[in-house]
Amino acid sequence: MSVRVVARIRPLLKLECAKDTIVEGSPAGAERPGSPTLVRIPNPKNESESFSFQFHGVYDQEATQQEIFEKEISPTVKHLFGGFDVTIFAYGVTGTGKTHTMRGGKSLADRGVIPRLLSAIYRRSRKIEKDSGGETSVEVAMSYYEIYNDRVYDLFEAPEKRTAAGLPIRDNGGKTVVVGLSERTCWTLKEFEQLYDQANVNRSTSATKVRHLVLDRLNAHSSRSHAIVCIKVTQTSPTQTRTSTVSAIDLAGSEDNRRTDNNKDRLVESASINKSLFVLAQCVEAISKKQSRIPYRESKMTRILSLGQNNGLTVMILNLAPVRAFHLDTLSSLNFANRTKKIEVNEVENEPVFRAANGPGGAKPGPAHVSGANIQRQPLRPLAAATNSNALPTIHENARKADKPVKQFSVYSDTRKPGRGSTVSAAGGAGAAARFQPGGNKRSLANGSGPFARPAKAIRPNADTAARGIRSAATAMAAAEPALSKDQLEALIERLVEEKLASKSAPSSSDAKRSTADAGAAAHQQLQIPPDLQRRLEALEHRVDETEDRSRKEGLQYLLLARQHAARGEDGAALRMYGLARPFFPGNEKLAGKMRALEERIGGGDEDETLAPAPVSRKLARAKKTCDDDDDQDGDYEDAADDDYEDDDGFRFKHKSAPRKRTAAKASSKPKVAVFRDEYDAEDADGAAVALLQAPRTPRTQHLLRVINSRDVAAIRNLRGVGAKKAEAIVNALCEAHHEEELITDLAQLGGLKGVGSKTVENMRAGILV
Ligand SMILES: Nc1ncnc2c1ncn2[C@@H]1O[C@H](COP(=O)(O)OP(=O)(O)OP(=O)(O)O)[C@@H](O)[C@H]1O
Repeated sequence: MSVRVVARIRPLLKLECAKDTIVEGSPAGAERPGSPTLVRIPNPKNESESFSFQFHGVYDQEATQQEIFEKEISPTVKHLFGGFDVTIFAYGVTGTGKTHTMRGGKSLADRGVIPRLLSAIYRRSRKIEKDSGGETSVEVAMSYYEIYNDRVYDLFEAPEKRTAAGLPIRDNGGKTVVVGLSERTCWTLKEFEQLYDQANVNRSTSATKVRHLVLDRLNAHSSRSHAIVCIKVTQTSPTQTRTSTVSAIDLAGSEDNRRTDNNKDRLVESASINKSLFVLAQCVEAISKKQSRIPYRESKMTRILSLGQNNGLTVMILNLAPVRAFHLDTLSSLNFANRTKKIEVNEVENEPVFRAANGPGGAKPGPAHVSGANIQRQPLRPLAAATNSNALPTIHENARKADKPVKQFSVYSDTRKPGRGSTVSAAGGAGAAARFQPGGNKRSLANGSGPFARPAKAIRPNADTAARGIRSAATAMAAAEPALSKDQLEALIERLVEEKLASKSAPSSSDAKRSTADAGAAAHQQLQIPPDLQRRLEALEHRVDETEDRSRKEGLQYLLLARQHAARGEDGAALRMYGLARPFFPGNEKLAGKMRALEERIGGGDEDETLAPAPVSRKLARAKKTCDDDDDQDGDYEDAADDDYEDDDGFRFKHKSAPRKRTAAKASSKPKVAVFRDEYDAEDADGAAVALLQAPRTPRTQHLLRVINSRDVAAIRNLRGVGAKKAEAIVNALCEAHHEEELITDLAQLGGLKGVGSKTVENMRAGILV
């Protein structure tokens, strides 16, 4: 089965002119039954000539949200409930309508793919429950995260609660999973919508002036991250449990920085977005050229996306702008999509887990896990190289009709032509490309080992992994990967860590680069995690990321999370993570002692102690000393469960219960941005607004200005007295009044912004926790 690629051309926006329209779509429809679905665009070098690209479906400017959903997404719901994973992603240049397609607007007609998909899932769930007379139940659980600057953040977490390094990802039996990601069960559509809306506020968006887009129009909601919604559907009957997942991905759009007014922050984000999209294009190219190495691992987005493609149905929605201003970008997107549609995916049904037989005639016994270590990564393969031997029903009726190859200009598209007799033609293979094999005829996993299959790695027994640390994992990696010596590998790891650190400490980043993610980093710095510990945490995460030994990696990831939680004073969560790590380090006394200490502390409920300033600083000093003492043992995680744990307890910071100690006036249900000490408290109490606006820049003021200058709606929204609308208004006012390079330098300037005023400034500033 191939990736199904459909193109959607968005309507003209207010400031765009009809005469500038250059992209035309020929959708399928009653008036053109069986005709190819094409997108036409002129050759930029010779406009009398045009290029045509054929896709599995084309939707022109008139297409509605409902039409796209019904034709492209609705058919996948049946397969989701049949046990197949589904991936839907929107791809396109910034401003072409990806978010509109995936999320859409608030009105019923405007709702995008994601809310409609959930609506269909709930409808089908109710039907299954009803038809089975209540014997089968369906549970829908949601997780939602973003990849921002190549770091993964849980969108159910407010930006200021994020750790700077984000969440680690790992491979688990052929699936990429995000470690520590929260999952929420949603019993109704309404529950889902509430969670989804809340989480979207946490997504990294920003106002970006995109010159070429619509004549200096302000795009206040440009997505600066790839957002991934995962919906897990679990069907439980008396005899079996079946789980499958649909992932809906709104990719950030690529943009040409020469044509935007991006400032330094935006350039960093943009570089990260462009890099991940570039890696994605490289992966697609490598697959289509049958290269043995597909660079999935070079970006987190491709690691995550590759898995979706590998294991079920994949639908790509290519979003296009119709106007000339996007000419080259559109061609580039069309070429990318043209290659993507030739990728074949080995679909694998998630097999049910059977319950034990209850007696004669009971259910088939024995587990049939598909998510365990018995699954190998299923490689993507070029479609032309595949033999689609099982001619089975298609999932898309319109695609089945389009089986006649059409002539296609190839200047910008792949030159490789499928051989005669090949199952699917590159240009006209929509029908065969969309063929889908239900469970009984699926390819076996073992057969999935095409030319790009990776050798399966045996998981070592836990006892074997207990005494090994990251350094030995690196050695193992070096041995497994003859191209890299151990030293080279070490050097590579060090370099990556150094680069990360350097980029964090660069002066240019300290002031201006405080966007959503960095608000979390700022909060941590304010929590005074010693730089050495921070460095070790990050180095550990990198090493965990690099190491290939799944078993050890999993244990280390739990350790890492435990240490991050412990560093934030979240003892309960730290204990849970240590508990999860324990099976990977059996018999380790230090780890057991660590857990006992945490249990005692939690059981004792000694909140006062965690708040007491003296022990905190004493512990910090001790921890700092320990860090200094054994700094160069950093990489020696062989004794992960022996030596390095020694320090963990040393880091106790303000406990979550700290707000209880604050006065009622200061207590607020809203999350606080950061913790500061500041000599201007008295002014807050007086409410002396004018004095405040003239006050010199205190750390608190500096922080406020940093948040404002980030122009990050999500971060600004977390300031006291600022709701979503006000945050947007502030960003709009900033963008209207100031060029992107210009920063707000004092409170008076901030108070002078349209719709802000001294009271708002005072309120926002007072809300920064002291
Ligand atoms: N099909 C459509 N119908 C009406 N308006 C649309 C459509 N597609 C996009 N738009 C409008 O175009 C603008 C840009 O769309 P959107 O923000 O979805 O683009 P995007 O590709 O997600 O951009 P970015 O990558 O910067 O986030 C929005 O104002 C949106 O409402």
